[in-house]
Amino acid sequence: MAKTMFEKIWDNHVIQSEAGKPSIIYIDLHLVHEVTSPQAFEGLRLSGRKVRRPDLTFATMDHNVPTKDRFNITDPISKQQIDTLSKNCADFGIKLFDLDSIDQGVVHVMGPEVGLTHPGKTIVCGDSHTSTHGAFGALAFGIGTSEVEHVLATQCLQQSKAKTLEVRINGRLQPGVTAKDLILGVIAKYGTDFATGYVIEYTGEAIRNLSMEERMTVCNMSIEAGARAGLIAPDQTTFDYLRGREYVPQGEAFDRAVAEWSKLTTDEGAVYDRVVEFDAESLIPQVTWGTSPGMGTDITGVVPNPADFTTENERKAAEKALEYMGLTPGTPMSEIAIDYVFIGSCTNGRIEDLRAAAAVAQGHKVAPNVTAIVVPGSGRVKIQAEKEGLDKIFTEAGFEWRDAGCSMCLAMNPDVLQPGQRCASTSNRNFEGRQGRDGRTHLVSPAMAAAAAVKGRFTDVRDWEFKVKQEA
Ligand SMILES: CC(C)[C@H](C(=O)O)[C@@H](O)C(=O)O
Ligand code: SF4
Repeated sequence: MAKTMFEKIWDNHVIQSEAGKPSIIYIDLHLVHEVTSPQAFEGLRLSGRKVRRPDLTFATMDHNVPTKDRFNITDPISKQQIDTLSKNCADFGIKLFDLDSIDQGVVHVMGPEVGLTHPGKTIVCGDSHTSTHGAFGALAFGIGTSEVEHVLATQCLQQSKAKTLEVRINGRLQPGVTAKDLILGVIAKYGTDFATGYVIEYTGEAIRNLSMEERMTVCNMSIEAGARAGLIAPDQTTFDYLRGREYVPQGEAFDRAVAEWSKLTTDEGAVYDRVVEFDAESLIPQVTWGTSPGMGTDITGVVPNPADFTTENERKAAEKALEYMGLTPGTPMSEIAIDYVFIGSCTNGRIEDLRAAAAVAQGHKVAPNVTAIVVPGSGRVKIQAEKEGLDKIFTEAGFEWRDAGCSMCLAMNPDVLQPGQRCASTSNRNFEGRQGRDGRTHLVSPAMAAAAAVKGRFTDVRDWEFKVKQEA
């Protein structure tokens, strides 16, 4: 019978299944960070267990790491979580990409970069944005701390089989319109729960044309559409990205792996439980105006009027969001002034994201009264960016150049907004207080964030006086 990619990966990993009950599946890769793992390791200690497969378990610290003076962690909780992860990794024999490692960084940037993320793997992490790894055709999803303990102890997980949802992206993205705009546009159109209970597979011409970095941006935000995970079929782009990376099979073994990975693609005639379509061609750069990733619109649009929403719930949510965001209906998005710019995170902290932002920033200056920080997603991204001189472009333009970490994506480290401050952010969540108490977050692409830094307000990067990278 014809199968979808999800069904193939699922069937390859089911150890036990009984009608009406969750199945038990095998986990190929377990990524660990400092925030959701301490109690899990403590649980192992209390029950006298070991980690079942330390060789399939890899850790790094990201959420609590200061992006300036990283070895000097003054917050006691952050320090404790980081020290605890180091101790747990040492005690249980787990490879840790520690603060002094070039591979330390946001866990979802590190995994693919070192080549741990492969097509067809099941990958879990105590972190919702584990969906990022689906860009390689891996079934990757976030789990809770008790499940982290379960996977540490058994390398297995209880899971109910999700339904399948094809999100078909037709046409091509126009110059200046990015993968970030694409996923923001999809979520603005279909809502933050349209994929609840499903694993998304992104298909279509626009997806095939994306680089791995761009695919990761799309899959990263699957969770913001409510999905369990997001998948993209592996292809030559995937294999080219993986070849030669440290934890990828080498030589002939790589070619054999490619032959296996190529079989994962959804079969002709396989049926998804649901299909939605989206037109990439007519998409323009997106900016969110509210406090959920679905509350977004075109840069050429205006702040919506709550009265124009169809249901009472939507009206109330929009009213509440606008009050929190300090915005007035009808204000053009391009007239909203900002105080802060954050370029980074597991959504947009990879090398291509920094290149895109630097291309916009080059030869310009950050507007007075705007603080702009650029935070590479990993130590390796940082070194690569420095090799290419991107750090110089940023600092000459007045951006701060930082060390790797989650940074201002969420307020768990010294990078936080002050109450009332408004931020153009390349991250994935604009919830109340996400970047600091009473901080206001607008989600945008790296190019749009850099342009906003220069103008001091949102601006359409397609009008920028530089050549937006034209697709061949
Ligand atoms: C801290 C962690 C559990 C959380 C997540 O699960 O995603 C964080 O990474 C986030 O982005 O909100
Ligand atoms: S960068 Fe942001 S979204 Fe990604 S893991 Fe860190 S806090 Fe979560």
